[in-house]
Order: sequence, then C-alpha cells, then structure tokens
Amino acid sequence: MRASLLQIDVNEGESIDSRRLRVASLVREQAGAADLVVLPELWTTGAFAYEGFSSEAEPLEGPTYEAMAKAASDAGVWLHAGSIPERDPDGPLYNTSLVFSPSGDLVAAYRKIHRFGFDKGEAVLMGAGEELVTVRLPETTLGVATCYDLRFPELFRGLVDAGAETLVLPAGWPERRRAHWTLLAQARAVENQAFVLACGTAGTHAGVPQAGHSIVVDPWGEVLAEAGAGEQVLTVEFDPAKVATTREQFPALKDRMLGLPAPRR
Ligand SMILES: NC(=O)CCC(=O)C(=O)O
Repeated sequence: MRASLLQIDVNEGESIDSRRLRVASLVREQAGAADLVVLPELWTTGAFAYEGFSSEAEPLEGPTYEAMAKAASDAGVWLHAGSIPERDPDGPLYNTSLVFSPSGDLVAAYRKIHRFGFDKGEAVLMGAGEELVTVRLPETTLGVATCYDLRFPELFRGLVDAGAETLVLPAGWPERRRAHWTLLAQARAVENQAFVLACGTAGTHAGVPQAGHSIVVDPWGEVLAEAGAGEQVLTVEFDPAKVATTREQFPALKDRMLGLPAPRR
C-alpha cells in the first residue's frame, strides 16, 4: 500500500482560497502514486491562528469538503483531508477531520477529542469531540486522531481495541516541541504495534514556526520515512500485513492487565 503525506506550508501570505486550490491540485497529482493521501490539521486557517477560527469556520459540507471530495474522486484515492474548523449549526466549533473514499464520498468525520491551549486558543474556542473513529479500507483499518491527541495513549489504545492497524494523525505541531513529536509518534507505533502516519505542516503562521518532519513509523518502531522542515510530499510504501505478523511474533498486546486495582493507601 502506498501513502502520500502532503506536508503543506501554511502561512498568512497565501489566502485560504488559493491554498485550497493548490492543495486540491496536489491531491490530484497523487493519482497512480498513492492509495491513501493524508493532509495536516487545520491547513486552511493554521492550527495556531486562533483569531481566524470563528470567521473561517465552515459547515461540515462547506468549501473544503466540496474541494476535497472532488479531488479524492478525480485522483481515485482514499483521502484523509486533514481537519477544518467546523461550525455545527446547533453547537460550538469543532476541529473536525474528514475522510473520503476514492469515489469522493465522506466515509468518516472525527471531531478532535483533546483540544490544545490549556486556558486559551483551541481549548476555549472549540468543543471536544466524544467519539473514537475508525475507517475500514480494503488493505487496513485506519484509526484517526488529531495533533495534541498524540499525547494521550489511552485514545490510541481505544482505537486499537476497535480494530485500528494504521493510526493516522494530521497535525500542526510547532518546531519548539519537535523532539516530542518524533518520540511520541514512535511510542504510539511501538506500544500499539501499528503503523503511524503523522502529517504536520510547514511554514510559520500566527508567529509559530511549524516543525514539519511528517513521519511514517512501522509497528516495530522503525521510521520508514521522514520529511524535512519545508513543504513536501512524503510518499511511502508499506505492508499492512506487518501489523498482524508483529502482533503474532511479539504478542505484548495480549499481556495487557486490564482492571488493575487502585494502590492501597
Ligand atoms: N494543534 C495542536 O494540537 C498542537 C499540539 C502541540 O503543540 C503539542 O502537543 O505540543
């Protein structure tokens, strides 16, 4: 199976409309080169451009949905289109990821569960998702999570319990914490014996330089491919069957001790 991670440069020098057109054309260019294409988190606004979240929020089936559904079907690829600031007509904003089939149908929408910013930014401007999401592809089952979710191993364990074998994580991760990004992507792969496809952004927006360094890790923790800092298409071939063989040959997941009692005081 081949996947292309599109590490998009997100900066204020380019309008959202123009970036959307450019990204759609990059997705189309993956026709024949990839089975699955992955985009980063909030690549329209920028994950740290909090001031634009409300003004640039879209309904689920808004302009990014339209452009990405068409790009997926033109290219004939599965498309994890990264996330949008979603305006729910009956509720708050959400950081929502969209996954399209090769015929351009929306097959999953995931509202980010862990919002970043502590007492500001996304954490106060957006609502928290409440549901884990997996997507069955012919070759593998995707488990989807977004950026800051990477720090919460229990979410990924929940995805694995629901059948996930390939963990897909769009992000807008800052350069300041790049070491965490690489370390945590490898940790999530090793502990869950799963592939991790983590796609970040390049460039600087809202004064926050982005880490880039999108990464693909196999179930043994080996880095199969890693991008540099700038805009880049990172294409990798991987064998989804390696999840089953790794889990058979080194069956650590079977040794989980669930329901341990709390420590005695
Ligand atoms: N957009 C995000 O979720 C940023 C996460 C981050 O910067 C971190 O976990 O560190």
